[in-house]
Amino acid sequence: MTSSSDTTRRDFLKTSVAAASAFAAPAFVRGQNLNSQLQFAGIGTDGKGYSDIKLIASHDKVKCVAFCDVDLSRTAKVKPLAPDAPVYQDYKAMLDELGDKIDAVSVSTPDHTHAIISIDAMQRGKHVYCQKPLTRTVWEARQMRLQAKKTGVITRMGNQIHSHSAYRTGVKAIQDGVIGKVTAVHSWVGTTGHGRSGLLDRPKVNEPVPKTLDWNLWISVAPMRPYGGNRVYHPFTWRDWQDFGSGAIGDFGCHLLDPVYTALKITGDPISVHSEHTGMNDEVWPAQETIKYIIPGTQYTAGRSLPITWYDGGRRPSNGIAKLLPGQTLPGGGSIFVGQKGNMILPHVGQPFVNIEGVSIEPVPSLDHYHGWVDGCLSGKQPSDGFEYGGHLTEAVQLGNVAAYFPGETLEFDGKALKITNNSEANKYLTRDYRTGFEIASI
Ligand SMILES: NC(=O)C1=CN([C@@H]2O[C@H](COP(=O)(O)OP(=O)(O)OC[C@H]3O[C@@H](n4cnc5c(N)ncnc54)[C@H](OP(=O)(O)O)[C@@H]3O)[C@@H](O)[C@H]2O)C=CC1
Ligand SMILES: O=C1CO[C@H](CO)[C@@H](O)[C@@H]1O
Repeated sequence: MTSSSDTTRRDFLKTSVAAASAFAAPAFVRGQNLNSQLQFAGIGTDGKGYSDIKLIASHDKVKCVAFCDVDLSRTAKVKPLAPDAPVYQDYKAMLDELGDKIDAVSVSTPDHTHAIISIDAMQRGKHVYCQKPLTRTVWEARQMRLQAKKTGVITRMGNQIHSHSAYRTGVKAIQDGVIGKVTAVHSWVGTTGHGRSGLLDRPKVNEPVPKTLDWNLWISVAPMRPYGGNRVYHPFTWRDWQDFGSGAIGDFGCHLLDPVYTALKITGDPISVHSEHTGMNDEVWPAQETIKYIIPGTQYTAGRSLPITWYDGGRRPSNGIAKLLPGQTLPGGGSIFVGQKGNMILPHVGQPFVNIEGVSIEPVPSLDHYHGWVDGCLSGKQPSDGFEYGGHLTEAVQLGNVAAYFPGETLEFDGKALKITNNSEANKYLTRDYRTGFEIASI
């Protein structure tokens, strides 16, 4: 039920957002006028969607007003959170029908659908919490941050460990100068680019689409292909496939590189990117890769540019780079910040340590990532990792995937022009061809 004062407030917000769109007003226009309740709809209700919705809904000022999932069999878990809330298969139908009853949405769907859903929601003035990586392509990441700026809605990328004690502690230590200025960063994860579906190519035999699933909506912006079968593409295994997911760096880059971008306050576009890997075809991502970025330097780096090296699929930096003290070991995933005074090792969601005798780091407490976004929607205060930040980080991550198509080549990137300047063929991988009816309009 919406009270008349709510209606007035929402009408006012509609006008405010329209005005914000027209004049590119700052990001607090909508949020500062909200009353004490946030009417929220969750898009993507199982897998990560379930925990996103549950944790957002645990804020006492959130009311779940609707749920949406392309597979109705996967809505069972969220229903008890709001038994009377309607359930939709098509997010567009939900936004059309419920209109101003929705203030904010979460988008916890496979990567290829993040941009189309989030941009539509932002254009309608909804605050958006969207999972990592923010988008499947570099161009989409740029559109997301431009749209967030234009509409002034409150956004957050779904990388909850941005608010975790371990990463916050690592960020503070770097900014406090514990290892001096940073000369290089090495980040790695054990995850491989494919292997979740057990396939390297499309299956020859296709099972029928389950009755509860709208396969046309699941495919969304990507070229249509047959359903395949359970766990060929859906659910979860889409990560392997170039049309839908983003491989190992797409899956973990926005996690592991988050404290790197945050600590060093990186806001510039990568200058170049170079990938070397174990091979790929037209369908799935490489099993193991090493991606070398050159990023513009900041106040926390020693040089005017900074090399960042990414490793996945079992690759990791050498002991010569790590220079660990006796008794220290490299974690399964994490980052080494190489500094002028020594190295800081930041395990993936583990407390950082340094290889400087006698130096230890005081932990910083965690914050509630989900409630932080809700509080931002209610107060108008944009959290630190909105789409401006997440868009930059995701552009870098997905640029690594562009480089995978040209192994051994250094691609030079002009961020302002959104263009690779020394390989014209590579530019086509910055974006994709959108299926008719699922286009995303450029801002
Ligand atoms: N921050 C973190 O720690 C984590 C983040 N993630 C991120 O969360 C997102 C979802 O991943 P995951 O949960 O594993 O994926 P799933 O394949 O399990 O999809 C999540 C849910 O979204 C539904 N869905 C798919 N497409 C649509 C659509 N167009 N509209 C509405 N619902 C849809 C799925 O239905 P169906 O079953 O039919 O596909 C499923 O219920 C990804 O971006 C992933 O990177 C994932 C895990 C952890
Ligand atoms: O943190 C995470 C845990 O693993 C998942 C599956 O690889 C990731 O998608 C996710 O981001």
